Amino acid sequence: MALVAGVDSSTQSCKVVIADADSGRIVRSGRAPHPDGTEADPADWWAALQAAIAEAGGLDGVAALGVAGQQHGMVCLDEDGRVIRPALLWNDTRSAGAARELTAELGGPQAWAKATGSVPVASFTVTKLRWLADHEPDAAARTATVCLPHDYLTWRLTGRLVTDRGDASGTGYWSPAENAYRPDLLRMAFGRDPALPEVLGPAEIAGRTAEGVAVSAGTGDNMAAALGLGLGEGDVAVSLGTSGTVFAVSAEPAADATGAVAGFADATGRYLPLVCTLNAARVLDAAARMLGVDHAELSRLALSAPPGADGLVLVPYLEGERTPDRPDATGSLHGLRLSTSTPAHLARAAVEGMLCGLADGLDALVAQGARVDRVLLIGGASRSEAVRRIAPSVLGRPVVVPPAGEYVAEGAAVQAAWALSGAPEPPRWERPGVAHHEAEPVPAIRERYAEARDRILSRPV
Ligand SMILES: Nc1ncnc2c1ncn2[C@@H]1O[C@H](COP(=O)(O)OP(=O)(O)O)[C@@H](O)[C@H]1O
Ligand SMILES: O=C(CO)[C@@H](O)[C@H](O)COP(=O)(O)O
Repeated sequence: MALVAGVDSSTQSCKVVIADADSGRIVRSGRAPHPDGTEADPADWWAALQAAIAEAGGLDGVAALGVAGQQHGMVCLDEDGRVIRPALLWNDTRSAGAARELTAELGGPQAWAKATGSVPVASFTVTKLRWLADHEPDAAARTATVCLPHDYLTWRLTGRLVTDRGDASGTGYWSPAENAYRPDLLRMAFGRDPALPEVLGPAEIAGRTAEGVAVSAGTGDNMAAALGLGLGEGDVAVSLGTSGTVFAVSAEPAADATGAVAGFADATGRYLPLVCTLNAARVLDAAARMLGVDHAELSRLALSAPPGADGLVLVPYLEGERTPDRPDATGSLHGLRLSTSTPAHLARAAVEGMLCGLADGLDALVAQGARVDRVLLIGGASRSEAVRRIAPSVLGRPVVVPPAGEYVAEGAAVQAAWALSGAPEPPRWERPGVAHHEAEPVPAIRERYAEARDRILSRPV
């Protein structure tokens, strides 16, 4: 039995699954936490990867491995391959001003959407490089190479610096439509031409570990989730991890000049239009902390309050927000009365507020032409019973919850199995036990949320 390993080096932790390459059956797994923060020392990702592999019982018998990682993070290496400063992560908003400058310099959002498929916000690597050039010119001058979190780990494993279309498409200096880097945009932002990872094809092998394990190209975590879910035409994934993401696979590249939908590439040679919020699972972590309860009790409380929480609305911009682009926003509670000042109302408002942000994302994806036959709910917060039961009423559609699993890591394992097989298409691993959740849509929830949200958005930036 050939085994493959998949790695999810995401914001909060590193997860490893080891699966049978033919059936996809998970035979063992491990995980290790990442330090908190919006900057990270890449050495900590490497240490967490080693710890997660050890917890998974090591790589004995593993023929191939793939690494998926949090998108966009800026990893700067000097000419000897040493990390110059902690990586700035996708959820670090200090480059919001740089994003606005760069948008104007190229001629506005339309010009960026045409050039790269996306309008850059603070998450995009290109804006972080501009920030570095402006604020840490010495570090910028020493930067010989720029890469992304998953590229860094693949490089540590194989000694070869490569990336893939999916992760490259989140940099802001690679064009999904042209399938090529845009060195002109990198130079415009950074004033220099650092070396970049070679972009491999979807099923190419990057190299081998010292122990001889083949390593696939890897990809961004959302692209890997699409692979792990086997996302097809008409499927939309809603992922509730540290970020909230809504995405679909598409045959055509997207170019949304409103900036709501990022026109990424996927990990199969197609495209992955995606909406990302900064506030998802951690909104529930924060609500649970404020109420002094665990997630199970938060879920029970949320389900004990009525839909709409009697008018209590949480606009959950606890980390600022990316979609809509309000990096300096804060969270706010609206409709607080004596009668709604209860743990149950707050718990319900937290779940509904988080889901409303994603429902707005789903609308944006539909406005760009996405077909929605099925909504698949994944990510840490999809483990919450309240989230699963309330989601259909907020999203206005039934939702499908795949069996609990690590779909990003599984997607990376699918990529590894694909690279190993040399087949024209990735393997499709069946995952029995899908749960279907339905509920009457409650439009009032989104209407009240929209009122509160628009009050925040109407304030001058
Ligand atoms: N039962 C649960 N209810 C709500 N949130 C949960 C539950 N279990 C885990 N989480 C949250 O999910 C998040 C981790 O999700 P995950 O998808 O692994 O994130 P990431 O990939 O961004 O690191 C954490 O914030 C965690 O507290
Ligand atoms: O920035 C994005 C997508 O554009 C995020 O989705 C990151 O890729 C981080 O993902 P998680 O750690 O939340 O899975």
